[in-house]
Amino acid sequence: MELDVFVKVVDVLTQNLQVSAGKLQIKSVLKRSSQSPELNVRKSVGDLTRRTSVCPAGRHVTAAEALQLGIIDEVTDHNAVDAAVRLAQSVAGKPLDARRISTYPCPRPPDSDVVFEKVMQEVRRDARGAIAPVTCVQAVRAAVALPYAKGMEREKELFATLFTSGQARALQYYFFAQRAVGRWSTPSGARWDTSKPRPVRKAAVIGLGTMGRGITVSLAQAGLSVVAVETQEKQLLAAKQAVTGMLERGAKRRGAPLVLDQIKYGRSVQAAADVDLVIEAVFEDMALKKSIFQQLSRLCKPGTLLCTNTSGLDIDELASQTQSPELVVGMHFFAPAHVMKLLEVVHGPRSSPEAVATAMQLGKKMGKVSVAVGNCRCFVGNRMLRPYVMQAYFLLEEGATPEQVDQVLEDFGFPMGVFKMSDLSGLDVAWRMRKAEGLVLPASAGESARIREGSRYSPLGDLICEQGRFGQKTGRGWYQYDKPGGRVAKPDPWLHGFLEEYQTRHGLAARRIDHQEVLERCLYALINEGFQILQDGIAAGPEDIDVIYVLGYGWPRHRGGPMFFAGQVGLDKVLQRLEHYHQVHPDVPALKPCSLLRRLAASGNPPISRWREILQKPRSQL
Ligand SMILES: CCCCCCCCCCCCC/C=C/C(=O)SCCNC(=O)CCNC(=O)[C@H](O)C(C)(C)COP(=O)(O)OP(=O)(O)OC[C@H]1O[C@@H](n2cnc3c(N)ncnc32)[C@H](O)[C@@H]1OP(=O)(O)O
Repeated sequence: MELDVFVKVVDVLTQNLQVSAGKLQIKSVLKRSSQSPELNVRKSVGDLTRRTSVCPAGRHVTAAEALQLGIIDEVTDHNAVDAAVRLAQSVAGKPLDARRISTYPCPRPPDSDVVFEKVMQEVRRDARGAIAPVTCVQAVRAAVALPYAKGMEREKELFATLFTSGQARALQYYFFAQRAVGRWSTPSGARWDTSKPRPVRKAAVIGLGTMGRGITVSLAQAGLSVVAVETQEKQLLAAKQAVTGMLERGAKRRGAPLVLDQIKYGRSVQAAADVDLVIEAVFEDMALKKSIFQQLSRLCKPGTLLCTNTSGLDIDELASQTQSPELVVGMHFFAPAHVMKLLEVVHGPRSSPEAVATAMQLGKKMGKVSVAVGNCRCFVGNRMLRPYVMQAYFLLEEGATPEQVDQVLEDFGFPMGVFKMSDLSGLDVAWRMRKAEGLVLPASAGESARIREGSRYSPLGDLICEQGRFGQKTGRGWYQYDKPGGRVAKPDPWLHGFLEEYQTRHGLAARRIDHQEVLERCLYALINEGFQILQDGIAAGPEDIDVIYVLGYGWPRHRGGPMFFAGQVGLDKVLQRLEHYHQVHPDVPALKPCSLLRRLAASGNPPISRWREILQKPRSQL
């Protein structure tokens, strides 16, 4: 059992006595508080806000805080069962009524309604459409307002509503999906239970841009010695400052020691000569990455794993630059890299089982959930992002604004809409990719500006980048920010004017686009690509895709992930809407329903647990 989820809650005799192992994080403390929000309030209503912050958010509390909150009776550094037995014996035969939660006084302060309204507003905002946190507050409120028995009745009703909701099914599915991705396998036969990871004690990060900085922080926080390399002096100084800030804030927040000394900074890749593993995180430029892999292959000690944080370039092409292609894998992090919990581990056709296992285990050590994926352009997450982003650009061409599109996606439950998210990750990343693919044409392209190989293309992202607008990092992108590196996105009148001018230039008539169309076109295009990825065998199953989207892009967990969501909407409905949009936009191949979606819809919307089986069946049997 993992230490941070370990808690010994022993209900002895009266269900009131609990003993907790000391110094351990108590996760399942909510066993008690969520089942009985009564407890949260009956001991004291003075700190309603603090108590309700534990229950709706599922916030983990330490043993010490749980003791302070009255959730547990005792904290022990010794054997929790022994301590529980001792505690039980000490009260055996004595009257316990005074200890029963139901007998605790529950004063109702005059301002409790105001407090609850405020808490409810905050919880609603943070819940992003999840119903459980809001219901928790309702239950706590009932506990304060009603006598104990009635409060319990109300809580039961609320619980029953939650229990039978689609959101409960989505959350249960997601819980198991996250565990399932740990049991990875690759088409070449490597498996989680037969592949042995190598120990990694010292790692290097090459390139200290936005991603390299976050990766350095995550490695250091995981206890590794890190060599952080940046060839540009100015960039190195800025990176050092940023990394230090992130580590300081992290240490403060987690109450953990500051690990600045674990990082050595350098300006040459030579500094990586004696490390066990390298993560390259330079610009998205194949030629540059190739030259770095050639250098690393020559200078690193034998057996060093060479990893790349590319957003979507060919892992095998990079592996071919090295003397040991079996030691090359992708370790693809998500922005902000020290925060987002996802790691895509990309196995090339030549990656050894040991290399994959090592990257998977290192991700876990860094506090990430590692998902093994196959090598293709943009892998899984970003490959699905392409049609999603492209639809968003098309919507702008047709008359929507970045704010409108983002609002719809945020109402759906994303922490950031597609434009804010693009500004965060850097618009130049995808621009470089599109340039390398030959998609970026000169401004003089005229009519062909909006067509590539017979299909509709929007150059909007390219035009924005040509203005030097790379998002948060330059202080301008789809939004404006108060300074380069600023984070508060504000609508930008320049951008609105630019969109109008673009529409005029291309003879596009702006129209009113409703909420449903924005949502369906963005999400169904993304989901359709997910089916294609499954069909191509790039992801082993729908769970992998769902975990990638929840942890890498903030897809709302209570909606299970894009593939689960498609099943919940109904595959036939998703198919029918895609057919509709493809009919309206026949020049957009991403809207043409994937054949796997057709097969699944034709087999009667089977539960997601059966998709793998259907995927593996030869078509003739269907
Ligand atoms: C053919 C053409 C097609 C066109 C396009 C093609 C595209 C295809 C390829 C694309 C390639 C692009 C590569 C992209 C890679 C990515 O990584 S995509 C980005 C994925 N990330 C997300 O989607 C993030 C979504 N957002 C969130 O999850 C949250 O908003 C948040 C960022 C985690 C913040 O949440 P919040 O609860 O507000 O957090 P806080 O508690 O306030 O802060 C936690 C830490 O996060 C830092 N932080 C917060 N906001 C930002 C921000 N805007 N930018 C950077 N960092 C942020 C914050 O500072 C905290 O960190 P510390 O300060 O260090 O403690």
